[in-house]
Amino acid sequence: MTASLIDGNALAKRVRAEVAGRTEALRARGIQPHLAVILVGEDPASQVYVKHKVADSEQTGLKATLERYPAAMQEGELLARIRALNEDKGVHGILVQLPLPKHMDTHKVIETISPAKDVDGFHVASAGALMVGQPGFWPCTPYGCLKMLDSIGYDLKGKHAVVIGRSNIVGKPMALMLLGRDATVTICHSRTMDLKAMTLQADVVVAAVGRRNVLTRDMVKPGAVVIDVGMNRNDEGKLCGDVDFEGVKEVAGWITPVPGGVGPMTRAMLLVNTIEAAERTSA
Ligand SMILES: Nc1nc(=O)c2c([nH]1)NC[C@@H]1CN(c3ccc(C(=O)N[C@@H](CCC(=O)O)C(=O)O)cc3)C=[N+]21
Repeated sequence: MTASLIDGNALAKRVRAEVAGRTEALRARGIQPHLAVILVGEDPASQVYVKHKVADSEQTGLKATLERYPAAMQEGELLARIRALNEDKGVHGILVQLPLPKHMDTHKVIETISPAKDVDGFHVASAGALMVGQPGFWPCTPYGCLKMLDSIGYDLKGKHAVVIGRSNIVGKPMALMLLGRDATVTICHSRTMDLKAMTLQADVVVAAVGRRNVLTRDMVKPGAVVIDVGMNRNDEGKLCGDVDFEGVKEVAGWITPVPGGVGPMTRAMLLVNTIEAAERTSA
């Protein structure tokens, strides 16, 4: 058996088209949705990512402004800039690209962003809202994974979902979103005793560890849905996920590729959160 591919690029394109429609409707009412992106320092990967985010935004009619600051910027200056953006009625979403330079307290920076503009969904208030099922902003990566499951019409109710990884931006929120859909959820991590025993029972596996070959074909139940959140480089320097794609695709029912899977969906969900933020200010 060979798994069907869940094409993140194709789905992201559909999501962007939907966002473009909502943007147009807001613009017709005189509101220009606006995302402010802050990049501190010269990390080459971050430079590429933020350029993508700005280009995606402009493609869907959202305004995006990129603010670049030197790595030596003082934390106080950054906090002041965020507070000014919080007050700016013309700005609907604020994204501070991570990682920040080491001399900055990431937690403090994120907590300074107004929860109403926290389109990354990283603020404690956003995490709390997700936990208790209140309106807020969901982190873009797990939100994108959920969209990918929806795109194949997958009904999570009563299914066993195994999340590998317990980070605050992917594993934990992913588990809560799956639970919100009535899945039975197991969270596995580096201290899990017998990962294979867990994944073999899974109807859905989300791999979000940040290490190659965390999930191999012998660990997957035939027909399972496999979502690969990993972003790693292989020995040839090629982008690869956490899943041994070539092996796992022989047993899984559905699988997401890397690249072209969760990555493009993460970017698309940032646009969804931004248009949502703009709509909420005018509801
Ligand atoms: N405040 C903040 N929010 C973030 O969402 C955030 C961040 N900081 N810091 C860095 C990480 C990383 N991240 C990616 C999103 C999409 C792709 C993506 O679209 N990847 C393409 C491939 C890109 C390539 O070829 O390198 C793909 O998987 O097909 C990659 C990486 C968001 N991040």
